[in-house]
Amino acid sequence: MAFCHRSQMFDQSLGSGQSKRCPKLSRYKLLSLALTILAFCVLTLVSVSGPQTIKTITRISVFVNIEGAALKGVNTNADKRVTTSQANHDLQHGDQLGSSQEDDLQKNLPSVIVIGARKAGTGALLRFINLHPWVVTSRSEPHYFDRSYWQGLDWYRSRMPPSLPHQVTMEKTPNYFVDRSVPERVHNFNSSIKLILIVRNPIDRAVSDYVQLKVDLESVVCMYVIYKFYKHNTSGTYGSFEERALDKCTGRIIKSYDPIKRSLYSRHLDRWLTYFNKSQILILNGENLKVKPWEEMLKVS
Ligand SMILES: Nc1ncnc2c1ncn2[C@@H]1O[C@H](COP(=O)(O)OS(=O)(=O)O)[C@@H](OP(=O)(O)O)[C@H]1O
Repeated sequence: MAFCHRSQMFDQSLGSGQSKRCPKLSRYKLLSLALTILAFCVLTLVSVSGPQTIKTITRISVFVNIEGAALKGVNTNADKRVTTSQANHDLQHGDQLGSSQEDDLQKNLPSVIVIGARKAGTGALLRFINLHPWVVTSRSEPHYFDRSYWQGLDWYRSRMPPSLPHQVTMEKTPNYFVDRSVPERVHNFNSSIKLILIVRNPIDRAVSDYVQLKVDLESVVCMYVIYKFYKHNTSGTYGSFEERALDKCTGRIIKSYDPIKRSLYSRHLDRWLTYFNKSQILILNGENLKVKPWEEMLKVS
């Protein structure tokens, strides 16, 4: 009201004398007109391009919010990357291709594998790599060389996303890094394959691994028996990291405890190096991937 009154006085002071209407109402009208025009434009856009427009808008928002940091500072055409990332994503679904391209689609065995390390940022790494239009990545960890080797290569291929002839297929299974039988199997599969290993501070990695194990064991009801088996401490929980990782009597680190064992990078890497040349294994920095992802991505390219 005070606003209306002051505005009317303002009109009168200008000498208009005509304006008896409250300008606040006019603003409302203007605002509603603007909203109507905006709604009309959006509806027109959607009706012209169909549901794809909504999908695209959503993807761009998701990209900007979640993955945008990855492209910060990269000296390439960021807009193009957004578009190609969407195209790549669509390609994996096979819902964006023309019929001629669909004919070219096929599932290929990977020529690059992210072998680990577990809890070192492998998930983020694969998502960043997947933004590249020439790369397709498996959506889940196939665990072929460690758990499903007996299933054979056709099974492995079936776990891969469809790709076009120029695209590189990649998968990640962090457990490969620590499984003793995997390096030889991978070598038999493809001796010139490219491997990516991402590592982080081994203590941080071990703690992250411990937290994952603890959550898994404590949250899954059917694991109750295993949980009981693992339960050594009197507090009735999985126990603290120190309780799990340090010998109670000697205070020494228990190297056989999985989260510790998986952080003994050199031990596992040595096994890989008996089968592969150093130049075939790209080692990335998980800490840096978090703060300057573009630097690690440039190493991949
Ligand atoms: N962008 C980016 N760069 C580097 N690291 C990141 C990134 N985003 C997430 N994280 C951290 O990665 C940890 C999970 O690692 P993984 O994805 O390898 O886990 S898993 O092995 O697939 O379960 C996990 O570590 P903790 O938080 O210490 O558990 C995540 O925080």
